[in-house]
Amino acid sequence: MNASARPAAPAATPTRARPGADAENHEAPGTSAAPLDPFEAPAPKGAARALLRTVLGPDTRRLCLVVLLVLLQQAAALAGPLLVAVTINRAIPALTRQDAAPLVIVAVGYALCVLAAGVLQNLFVRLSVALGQNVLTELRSRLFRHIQAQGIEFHESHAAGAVTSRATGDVEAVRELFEGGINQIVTAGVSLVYVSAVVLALDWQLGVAALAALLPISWTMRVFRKRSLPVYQRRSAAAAAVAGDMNETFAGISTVQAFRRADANDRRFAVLNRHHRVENRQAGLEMARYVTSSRLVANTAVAALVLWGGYRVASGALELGSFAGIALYLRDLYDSPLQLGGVLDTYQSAIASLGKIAVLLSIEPSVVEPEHPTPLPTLAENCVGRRVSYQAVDFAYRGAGEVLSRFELEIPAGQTVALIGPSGSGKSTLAKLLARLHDPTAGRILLDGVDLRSVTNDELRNAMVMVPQEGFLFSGTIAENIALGRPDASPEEIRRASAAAGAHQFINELQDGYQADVGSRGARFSAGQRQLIALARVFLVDPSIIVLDEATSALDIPTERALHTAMRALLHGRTSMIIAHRLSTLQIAHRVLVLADGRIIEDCTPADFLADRRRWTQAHRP
Ligand SMILES: Nc1ncnc2c1ncn2[C@@H]1O[C@H](COP(=O)(O)OP(=O)(O)OP(=O)(O)O)[C@@H](O)[C@H]1O
Repeated sequence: MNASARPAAPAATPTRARPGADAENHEAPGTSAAPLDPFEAPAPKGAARALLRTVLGPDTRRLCLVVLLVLLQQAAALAGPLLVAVTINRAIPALTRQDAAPLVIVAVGYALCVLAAGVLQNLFVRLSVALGQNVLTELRSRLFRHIQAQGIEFHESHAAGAVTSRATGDVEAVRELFEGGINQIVTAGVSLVYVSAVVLALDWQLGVAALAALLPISWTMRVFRKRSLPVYQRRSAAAAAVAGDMNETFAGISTVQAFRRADANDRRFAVLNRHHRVENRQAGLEMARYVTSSRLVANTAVAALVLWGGYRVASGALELGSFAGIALYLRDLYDSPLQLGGVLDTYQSAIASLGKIAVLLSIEPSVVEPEHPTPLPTLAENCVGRRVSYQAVDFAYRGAGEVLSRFELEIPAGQTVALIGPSGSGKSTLAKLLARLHDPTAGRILLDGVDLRSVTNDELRNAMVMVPQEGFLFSGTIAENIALGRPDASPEEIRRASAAAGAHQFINELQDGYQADVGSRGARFSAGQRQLIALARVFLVDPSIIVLDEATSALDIPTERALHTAMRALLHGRTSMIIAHRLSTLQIAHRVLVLADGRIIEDCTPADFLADRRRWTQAHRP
C-alpha cells in the first residue's frame, strides 16, 4: 500500500505503526504483544555473534595475524612507564656511580619501542580495515541475494524503506564497529591484561589494590551494557521507521501530490522523527550516565592509591621508581575499561544491527527451488504453449482469510484466457499463483502435468513470463531494458522483438534510438510506450506461458490499437492468462472467465460474453 493512499494515523506495516503509536501513547516501544511478522521478531540470543563468526570465517588467518600485531604493538606502546621505573630504580643510581650504560640502554629501548609501536599500529590498522571491508562486502551481498530471493509476499508486506534500512543502515552500524570500534576494543582489552600483569610485577600489594578498583568500574560497565542494548535496538527500529516513511513517500510522490497528502504526511513523519529523536537522546543519556559514574569511581581509586603508595615509599616498603611506574600505569589501567565503555556504544549498536540482519537472513523465502526438480516435457513440434491445470487449489495470504478454496481450472495449450471480475475477486491471486510468485496453501498447479513446485527457476524463467500492470523500466538504455530476460540477446534480436511488439517505430525516432537512456523509471515514456517495451521483453524471451496484467491507464485509440496488435501477435499459440481491464481486450481472448469471491461464476466465449455488454459493467461492479 502506498504511503499516500494510507490513512494518516495507523500505518500499514508494524515497523512504522509501532514507533508512531508509541510516541503518541508514551508507551515503551516493543513492549506490545509479540509481533507475528518474523521480520519484526527480536534476534535470538547469540544470533549476532554467530553471524559475525560465519562472515569472519574465511578471514580467520588474517584475524589471528591482527591479534598478534595488537599484542606486539601494545607491548611496545605500554613499555614507557616500565622504562621510567627502571630509570628511577636502576639507571639514575648507576649514573651517580659514573655508569651511564643503563641510562643509554633505557633511552635506546624507549626509542625502539616508540618506533615499533608506530609501525605495528600502521600494519594493524591496514589489516583490520581490510578485514572489516571483507565482512561488510559479504554482509551486503548476502542481504541483497537474500532479499531478492524472498517471495513477493515478503515484499508486499514490508515497506521497501524498512528493508533497505536493514540492508544499508544496519550494515552501516557494523561498518562503524570495524572502522575504529574493533581497534579500540582489542587495544583496550590487551592493554588491560598487559598493564595488570606489569603493575602486579612492580608491587603486588599496590597492584592488587589497583586491580580491585576495576571491579566497581566493570560493574558500571555491565549495568550500562544491560540497560543500553534495548535502547539501541529501539533507536535502530526508529531509524528504520524514518527511512521507511521517507522511501515510501518519495516512491509514491505522484499520488502524494495528486491527493494533496503532503501536510498529512508531514504530520505522520513528524511523529516518527520525534520518536527517533527521543530514542537517540535516550541512547546519548545512557552513555553520559556511564561515562560520569565510571570516571568518578576511577578518579577516586587513583587518589586513594597515590595516597597509600606515597605512604609506602616514605616508609621504605616500595621503591620510588616502582611507585612512579604504577602511578603512570593507573591512567592506562582505568582508561581501558572507560575506553571499552566508549566503544561499547558502537559495539552495542553493531550487535543490535547484526542481530536484525541475522533475523532477516533467517527468513525462509516463501517460494523455494525444488530439491528434486522435474523437467518440463519437450514441446511438440509447432506447439509453443503448455497445458495449465489448477487442481483443488486453496490459497490464503499470510494472516488473511482464504482467497481460493478447492479451485479447479483447465487451460488447454495455446489458449488465451481473459479474467474479469470485481475488485478483490481473486484475478491477480490466480495470475500470481500461475507465475509462481506464491505457492498454493493446498492443491497444485501443473504445467503439462508437472507440478510448478518441481520446476527449477531457470526452466520457469524460460517457460513463463508475467507482465505486470506497470511496465517498470530500470535505469539504463532501452536496449538493456528490452533484453532484461535475455541479457545475451544481440542488437538484431532486440530490434526484431521490439518490431514485433510495435515499439520499434517510436524507439527509432528517439535521438539515441535503442541506446537512449530511459531516465528515472522511464518517466519520459507514456504508459502505452512502457507497455510496448514490456511486450518487447516478452517477445525476446519467447515463453510458452504468458500471464499479463493489462495496464489500467487510459490509452489513446492508436496506442491501444498498437498494443492489441502486439498482444495478438505475442499470444498467438502460447497459453496465456490476461487480467482484462478493457472490454476490447476480450476480443483477443479465446475464453472469458468471470470471477467472484475466488470462484468462477461464468466460463464462456468472448462472443457470448460481449453479446450483452451490460454484463461487463456487472462483472466489474465492486
Ligand atoms: N498481499 C495480500 N495480503 C493479504 N490479502 C491480500 C493480498 N493481496 C490480495 N489480498 C486479498 O485477496 C483477495 C483477492 O485479491 P486479488 O488482488 O487477487 O483480487 P483482484 O480480483 O485481482 O482485485 P483487483 O482487480 O482490485 O486487482 C482480496 O480480498 C484481497 O484483499
